[in-house]
Amino acid sequence: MSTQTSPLKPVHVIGGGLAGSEAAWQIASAGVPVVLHEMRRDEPSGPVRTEAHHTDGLAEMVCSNSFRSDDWQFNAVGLLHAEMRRLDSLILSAADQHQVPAGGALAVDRDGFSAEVTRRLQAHPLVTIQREEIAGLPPEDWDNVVVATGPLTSPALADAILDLSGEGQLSFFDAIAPIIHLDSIDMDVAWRQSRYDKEGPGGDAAAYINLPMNKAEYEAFVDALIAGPKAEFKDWEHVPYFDGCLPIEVMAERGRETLRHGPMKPVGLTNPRDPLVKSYAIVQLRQDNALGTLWNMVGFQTKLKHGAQAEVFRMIPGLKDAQFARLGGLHRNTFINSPRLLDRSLRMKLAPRLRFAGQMTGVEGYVESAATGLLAGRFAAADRLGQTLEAPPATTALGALVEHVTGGHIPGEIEGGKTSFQPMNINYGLLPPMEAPKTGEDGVKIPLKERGRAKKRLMSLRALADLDAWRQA
Ligand SMILES: Cc1cc2nc3c(=O)[nH]c(=O)nc-3n(C[C@H](O)[C@H](O)[C@H](O)COP(=O)(O)OP(=O)(O)OC[C@H]3O[C@@H](n4cnc5c(N)ncnc54)[C@H](O)[C@@H]3O)c2cc1C
Repeated sequence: MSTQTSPLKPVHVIGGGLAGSEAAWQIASAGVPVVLHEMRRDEPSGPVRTEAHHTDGLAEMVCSNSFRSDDWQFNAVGLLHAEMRRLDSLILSAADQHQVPAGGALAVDRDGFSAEVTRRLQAHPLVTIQREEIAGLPPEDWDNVVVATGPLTSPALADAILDLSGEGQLSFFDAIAPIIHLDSIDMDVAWRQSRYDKEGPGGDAAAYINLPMNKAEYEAFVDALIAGPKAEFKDWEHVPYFDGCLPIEVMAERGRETLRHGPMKPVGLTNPRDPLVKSYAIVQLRQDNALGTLWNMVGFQTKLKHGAQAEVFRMIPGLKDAQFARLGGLHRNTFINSPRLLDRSLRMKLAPRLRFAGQMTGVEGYVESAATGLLAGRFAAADRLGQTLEAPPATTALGALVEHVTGGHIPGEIEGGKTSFQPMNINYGLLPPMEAPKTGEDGVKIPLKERGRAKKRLMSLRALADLDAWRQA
């Protein structure tokens, strides 16, 4: 059967990357015809590509060849792999088939992997692949569309979505501050307080976590920031910095006092353990998700290399053992303000015929992009078949991603008028927390330092059980 002979109208998927390929597969697997529109193609005048893609293969991995940890028990991305395998993921199946040795990680032969995804989609009788750019909003008679055009969405489509959404920015030079797991912050050093004890809309006057520094600590920190290795940008990433969104190390280079008068200003805050001594500088962390498990470093957008970030930021009192849910970065990106724009089935509230998937929704990473593609594909197919499909529960990694992009993040504005919503990799901080177990399944006491690991395993077991229940409902 081809899409032309099916009695059902096709769903249109725009973008044949990690998310779009998975979405198309899920739609076709549900018995619904799908047209996949991918702009990368070879023309007589030369190849058409994005700034980062080198081939016309579907699901091309633009940088690393790794889908990260495959450990479902103790690693959130490994858990996401396990959930996706249970839902017949094309991306995971092709990855498993083209795996290369990489310890506990799922790494692949990128060409073999992309060729496999392309072949499987081309061979599916319900899939039609059209090599063309959709250079604006899709035609009105496309009533069920998945937009999965990724961080390098072509400008014509990005502009059209921008107009439709009425949001201030869509494609921009993205400055990202690191995010830290609450349970890795030393609360014997830190304290909760809002500047001048100012109450927020919810009446909370202690909304921030504060980390104090004395003069010597501040001076050493500024030295380390300036000396730390910085990531280089590709040519196409040379975009001017936003005012009020400068990388922290660029601020430090502008003068040794700049940070003390900027994001690290100590005014309006009193350390309850030492109320008579004024801190020389204070780092503030702001709650990042509704569960309160993740906290972002306010004003700490950075282009320090990842290894250097962990080292330098752990110099901050209270962060000696900090675990980062994500590190900071600066790169060109395209994503929508999903918490405001999307409903729980990833549909645009203003234009419900459009669904979003992949990095555009504000998830980050190959696996997370494919995961939202998997869900968007299932939602789109269910719609076409006249069925209702709820998102998986938030206790699953898949559900937690939907929760993060459509509601879990605490909305707020950061300096420069940008929304504080930032792309996020999957991590256990996005799932509702559980108590760390004190004894194992065998009844034996678990040593204190191993309880965090045991908790992750419990959360993974809960996730897979809840996913199975959702699948069978
Ligand atoms: C430079 C760079 C490096 C990255 N490196 C990594 C990494 O190492 N590991 C990792 O996990 N994540 C990485 N990411 C982040 C992200 O995971 C990947 O970009 C991932 O591919 C996103 O999946 P996606 O499906 O949303 O977008 P993509 O995989 O980029 O797919 C989008 C597709 O849409 C097509 N398209 C765009 N506009 C149109 C249009 N108007 N009409 C038709 N087709 C269109 C594109 O050609 C592309 O094929 C990187 C991102 C960038 C920008």
